Amino acid sequence: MLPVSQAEQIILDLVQPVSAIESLDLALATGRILANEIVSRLDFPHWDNSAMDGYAVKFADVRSSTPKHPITLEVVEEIPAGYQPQREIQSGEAARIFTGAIVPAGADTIVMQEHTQRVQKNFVKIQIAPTARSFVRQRGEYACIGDPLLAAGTVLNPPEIAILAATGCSQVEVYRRPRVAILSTGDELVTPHDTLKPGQIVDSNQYALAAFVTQAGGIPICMGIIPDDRAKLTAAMSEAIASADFVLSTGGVSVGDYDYVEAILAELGGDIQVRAVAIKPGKPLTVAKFKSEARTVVYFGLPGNPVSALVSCWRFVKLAIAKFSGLPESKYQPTWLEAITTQELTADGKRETYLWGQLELINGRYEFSLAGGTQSSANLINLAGTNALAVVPIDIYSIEAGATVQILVL
Ligand SMILES: Nc1nc2c(c(=O)[nH]1)N[C@H]1C(S)=C(S)[C@@H](COP(=O)(O)OP(=O)(O)OC[C@H]3O[C@@H](n4cnc5c(N)ncnc54)[C@H](O)[C@@H]3O)O[C@H]1N2
Ligand code: MOO
Ligand SMILES: [Mg+2]
Repeated sequence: MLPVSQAEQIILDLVQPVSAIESLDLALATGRILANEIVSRLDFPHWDNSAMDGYAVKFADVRSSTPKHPITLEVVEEIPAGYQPQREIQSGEAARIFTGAIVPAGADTIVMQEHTQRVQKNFVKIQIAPTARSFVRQRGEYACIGDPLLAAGTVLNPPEIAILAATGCSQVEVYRRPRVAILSTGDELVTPHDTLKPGQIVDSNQYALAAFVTQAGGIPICMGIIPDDRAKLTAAMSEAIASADFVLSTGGVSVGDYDYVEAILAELGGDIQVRAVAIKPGKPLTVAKFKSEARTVVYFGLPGNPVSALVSCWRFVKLAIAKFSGLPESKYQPTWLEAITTQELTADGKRETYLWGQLELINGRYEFSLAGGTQSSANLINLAGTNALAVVPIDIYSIEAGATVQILVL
């Protein structure tokens, strides 16, 4: 059995980042990964503009204003947002201005409306002296033409989408997403639409893995249930390998008489790199590489137990998908943190043990609470609400309540 860290390294080494790019409408690009660096096409802000509703003035005119001795200026123009000022402000003059509007030539300072009093129709009293250049958002203050804004490999979340829109990128080049074939192996499996006959169970893995792949940024290709029939399984595995970047199959990787996956992978020419990992749950993980001139496919033969399959996805497949997708190394590495465990955590000491539960930030410190009920790899019911896995290292049998534990954040 390979140590978990070694299996992780082998898996990451099998994956090459994708180079294929697709061009997308910006409105459809949320969550996608930028393929090229974006540099600013404009100065931000694009004009000197006002940060307040008020008056544009020359600072020198109003520097001595006080409530007792306000300075009175003539209002010579009104400048709403989106309007090109027509006049240059002269000494003794002001322009009425609104937030976002261009600061007129000649003015260098904005006085907020609350510090003024309008008198007659065309005059304003400045009652409190502003500081020089106050409330002027200067052209190029945030970014200038040619400044790098977003690096290749950036995930496009709302802030990045806003930046792309602001700089006029209505089409954006992103890496194509990995295609991930999912197949469930087992004679006992039926779909959720079927009524269970004796011995049958619902193929929950197909749904769980499709949800996982979507969340990880891949495109799930659900290939359904394949019976424990060697010829049928060979055909399905071979079709999956031909049509995807990754294949996730569940079941058939242990030592049972109907566990055919490893043998078929070898028969199909796969280079089997992982056969078993010292992880609980998830020990019989089988990973193979299929490499042709055109492409590389990484095949994950995941254990059939529902929790084992998901833990293998969270611990290994997630990183592989993230690396393929074009994320930089700092972003595809797992997120670890330390937390206080609220209950005792136990393990058999033989394998690195991943216990599922909930991570919460309570009074400024992270606390991990074990899911209620049995920590059994068949018990998918108590997985609900899981957002973290606590790790008990090999040779450790117990971590007492109140102690610090290493947490994998999901
Ligand atoms: N003699 C041994 N037996 C087992 C060992 C071992 O070391 N020696 N390892 C156990 C461990 S650990 C695991 S994990 C499982 C892995 O089993 P397989 O990957 O071969 O999977 P199956 O035998 O096909 O099924 C196991 C279990 O999972 C259920 N299952 C399968 N597919 C699905 C699905 N799509 N949706 C929901 N549930 C599924 C299946 O009914 C079985 O109960 O092997 C142990 N055995
Ligand atoms: O590795 Mo198995 O996944 O312990 O149940
Ligand atoms: Mg089996």
